[in-house]
Amino acid sequence: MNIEQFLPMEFGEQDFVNTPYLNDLTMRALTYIKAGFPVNLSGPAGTGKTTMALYLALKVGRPVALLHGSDWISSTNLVGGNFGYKKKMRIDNYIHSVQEFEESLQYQWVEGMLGIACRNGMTLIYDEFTRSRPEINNLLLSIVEEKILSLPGWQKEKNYIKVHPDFRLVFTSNPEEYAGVHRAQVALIDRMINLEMDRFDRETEIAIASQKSGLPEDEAASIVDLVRSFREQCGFNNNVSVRSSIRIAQIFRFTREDASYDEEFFGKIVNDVLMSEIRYSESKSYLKAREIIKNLLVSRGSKDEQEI
Ligand SMILES: Nc1ncnc2c1ncn2[C@@H]1O[C@H](COP(=O)(O)OP(=O)(O)OP(=O)(O)O)[C@@H](O)[C@H]1O
Repeated sequence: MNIEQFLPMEFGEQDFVNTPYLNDLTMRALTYIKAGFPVNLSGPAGTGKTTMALYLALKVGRPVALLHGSDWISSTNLVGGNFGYKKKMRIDNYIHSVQEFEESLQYQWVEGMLGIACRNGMTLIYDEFTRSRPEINNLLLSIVEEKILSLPGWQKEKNYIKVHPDFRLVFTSNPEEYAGVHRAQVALIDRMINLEMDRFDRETEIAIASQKSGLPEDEAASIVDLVRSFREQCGFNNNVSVRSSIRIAQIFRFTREDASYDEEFFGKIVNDVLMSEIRYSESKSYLKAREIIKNLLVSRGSKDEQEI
């Protein structure tokens, strides 16, 4: 793998909705990154961590490498390893009665993403880094502290790479209680600046739902308000994020050209999308959630009647 294989990032300014809430976060994060500190964007699912990380990398302006945390990631994936080998054989038959063989085996060193990013001063986005095993993430400690990436002992030239001064790290992570998320080691957490991302403010959620669905902001606003009321009224731990607003807005945009579309059908869309996000532990939360949706749709219907 070499730097040419890293496509120029398919993410542009137009993909990022910016509002005062997000602009404030961006300014702080960029300040820390440019000062040379790794930043960790942490928070629940659907709070815009990955999108923010992509935008920060875009603003830094260096080539970008995107790595997704996972249990299967090994130090070989990150640093590199020997994959395959070159075999050379020379047969010397100068004297026909004598055959001399010479065979050499040369391993092929293939550098991993972390090695390439460190050597070329790239911005490495390590998305959901706590889904990788903590012992693998220990590789990052010397990069952040001593600015060197240790190589395996058998790597012939040298046993470390000097980290390029423009190399930058942007992490994202979900809360530890999420399935498949490991507790990050304190030594690494201690070397990064953590920015907590929580649910968006109303203005931002409307702007994102509008941009992702193509609906005008006023129509997106009525959907976002319904989702936000549901999220707040549920009261129990729910996973209803901006994704629910985006989905309902996108489906609404898609179906409203269809003659058979009516308010009742919209209610079913809302119910299907919101109830699929409910991580209920017992049935009473589920029933409570259904009741809340029903009441929200009734009040939405009566509001529409008033507006007519
Ligand atoms: N600033 C933004 N501009 C445009 N779209 C955004 C923005 N922030 C988030 N989104 C959209 O909201 C959705 C969730 O965002 P994102 O995937 O970045 O959240 P996340 O916190 O990384 O979620 P997860 O933890 O589940 O990976 C995506 O569809 C994303 O495109």
